[in-house]
Amino acid sequence: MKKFTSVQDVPNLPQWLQEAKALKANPFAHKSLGENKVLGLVFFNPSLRTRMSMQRAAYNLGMQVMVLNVGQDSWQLEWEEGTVMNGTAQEHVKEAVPVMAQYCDIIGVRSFPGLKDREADYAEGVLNKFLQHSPVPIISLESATSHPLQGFADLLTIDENKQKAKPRVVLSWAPHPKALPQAVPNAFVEWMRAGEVDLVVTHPEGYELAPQIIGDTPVIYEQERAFEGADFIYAKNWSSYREYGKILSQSPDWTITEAKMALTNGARFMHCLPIRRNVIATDGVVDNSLVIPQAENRLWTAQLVLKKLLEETSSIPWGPPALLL
Ligand SMILES: NCCC[C@H](NC(=O)CCC(=O)O)C(=O)O
Ligand SMILES: NC(=O)OP(=O)(O)O
Repeated sequence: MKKFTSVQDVPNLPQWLQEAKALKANPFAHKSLGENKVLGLVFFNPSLRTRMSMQRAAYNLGMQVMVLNVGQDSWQLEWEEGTVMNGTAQEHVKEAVPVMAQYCDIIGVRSFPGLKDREADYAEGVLNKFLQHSPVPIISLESATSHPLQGFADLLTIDENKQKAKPRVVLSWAPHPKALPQAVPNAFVEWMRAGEVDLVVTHPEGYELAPQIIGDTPVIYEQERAFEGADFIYAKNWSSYREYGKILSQSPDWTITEAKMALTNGARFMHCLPIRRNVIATDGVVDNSLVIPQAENRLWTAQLVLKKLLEETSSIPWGPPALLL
């Protein structure tokens, strides 16, 4: 494995779930694996969990970490080829990424979509430029269209908390005041489809996810009917894919309440966080949920991803690539 940008980068998902649990039981078992290795974390957008869980995961493996908040701590980047750079961007990605790769053994990058141009966002321009220009492995810390570290942690959380071999998992759209990406629901659907769950998606008309993501997953447009028999309710807001980036509804009718949770099979509530209380879900729902153990699992899944990439690269002697000539 030379990158982690999708569930498709995982060769054996059941084995990875077991290995993540093993790290959770014994976090410092591989303390020397990351010795003299550096993880670079590049953020174009805010983060709490991804930033801190990746850092802690790296420390547990003996790595050092450098964090760069692009646009605050560094220069604005230019992405286009052949641009006359007389505007706001001071540095081209063609220099910036290879330079970072000289200082880092693995690079993580977070870049949200613009939500203006569907084709551009789904072409994953930023993530692909990092992949194209980096000689070291790249980890997606949430890209324009996916959040694989979140999907992995969500699947682990369901695996640990399920009461039956194939639980019924419902992804429910919920209201939000801002237009949000489809990255988290896309990743959730992808990881659930790769795992052993019975997945159903519920949302208002117009919020259909991309056809290549949803595949043959059942969609039920009546939220309360979708909740019947559910073992897990996973709430998330996203903006429209069809009317790209638009907010089509802010109806509080879709807020997850204790009354709606009572329609389920004693379902556990999940959300990736950050969550807007009493908009996405009521206080009573959030207070009796899996959101904290779910966030904890961001650490163990991140640690496994780093471990896999370190094992892949451990045969290469340390040194900035340019000095290895
Ligand atoms: N990394 C997890 C979610 C990140 C992002 N949420 C947000 O931007 C929430 C912002 C707000 O609540 O205003 C999203 O939905 O993709
Ligand atoms: N769930 C998640 O990715 O959280 P952050 O945006 O805080 O990293």
